[in-house]
Amino acid sequence: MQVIHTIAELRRHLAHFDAPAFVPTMGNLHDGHLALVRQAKPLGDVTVASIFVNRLQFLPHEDFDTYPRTLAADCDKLAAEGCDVVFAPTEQELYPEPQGFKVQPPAALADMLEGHYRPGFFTGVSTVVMKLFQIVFGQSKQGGHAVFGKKDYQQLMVIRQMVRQFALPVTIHGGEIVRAEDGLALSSRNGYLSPQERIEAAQLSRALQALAAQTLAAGSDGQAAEQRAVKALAERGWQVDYLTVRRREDLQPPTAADLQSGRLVALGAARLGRTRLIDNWEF
Ligand SMILES: Nc1ncnc2c1ncn2[C@@H]1O[C@H](COP(=O)(O)OP(=O)(O)OP(=O)(O)O)[C@@H](O)[C@H]1O
Ligand SMILES: CC(C)(CO)[C@@H](O)C(=O)[O-]
Ligand code: BAL
Repeated sequence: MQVIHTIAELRRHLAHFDAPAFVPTMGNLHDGHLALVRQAKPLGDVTVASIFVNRLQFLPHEDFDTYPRTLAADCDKLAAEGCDVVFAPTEQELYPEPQGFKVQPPAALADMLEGHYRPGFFTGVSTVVMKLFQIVFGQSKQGGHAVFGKKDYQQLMVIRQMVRQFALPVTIHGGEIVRAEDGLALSSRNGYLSPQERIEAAQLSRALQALAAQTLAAGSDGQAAEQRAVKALAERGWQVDYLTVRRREDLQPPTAADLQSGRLVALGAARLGRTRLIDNWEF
């Protein structure tokens, strides 16, 4: 496995391949990331993972400075999965000058849910992903494939729409959420939880499953079910940003007809102590 830190070297290396399969990450890798790498491997003729903590997608009060950076351990895990190339640029390499040009996703998709609570988040994500795609796929003859986890459900939708609207030569694949035995979605930020919080953290996925079940129950009032779900988590000590049921296709609130036809997703974000967790449940 090659570990590459510069754009020029990555481009030289990838010039020998036709169709990269790419998994972008912020590092501190767990089994959720490794499942994406396993999914990517058969899609292309070279498997590339990137590790870059992208300052552009963090608000000033968020955890950019303390985000875990564990490059050596990450490379061991990627090598064991048979990843071919790790691209781990420095900030100076990826942003040698202030990134004045940015990719602005449509407000209708990016200003709600995560974008409401993390303003600018999807602009930061779209900008870095566009840049990484230029670097990874820029010299490939056939374009390629990229895999994103469904845990970041709205992010996956934003990236799919970006690729469609800019006609990027990349096929986007969604990876299923990998969970711990108690249902907690694996996440780098789970490492911030105290032992007691780690036990409580499984309640987020349970709340989403309960919300899904109540939404489907005959005669249910969706808004009342959401309010009950928020209240129940708040009473356990969580600070809830949102727990809500949306249509999978556009993340808009479902109509009565949508409730009949299905294809819904319950999405949630909530803070336990200083740790903000997100999760979702398709139903
Ligand atoms: N449990 C999981 N199952 C499947 N994919 C995941 C999981 N956790 C993260 N991913 C995906 O891995 C990719 C890289 O995500 P990232 O490096 O931010 O990891 P993370 O664990 O989500 O970190 P954070 O805790 O900072 O949100 C994203 O596409 C993300 O959706
Ligand atoms: C896609 C991504 C690597 C962009 O920084 C990040 O948002 C993530 O890890 O999900
Ligand atoms: N997992 C998405 C990246 C972030 O939360 O910043």
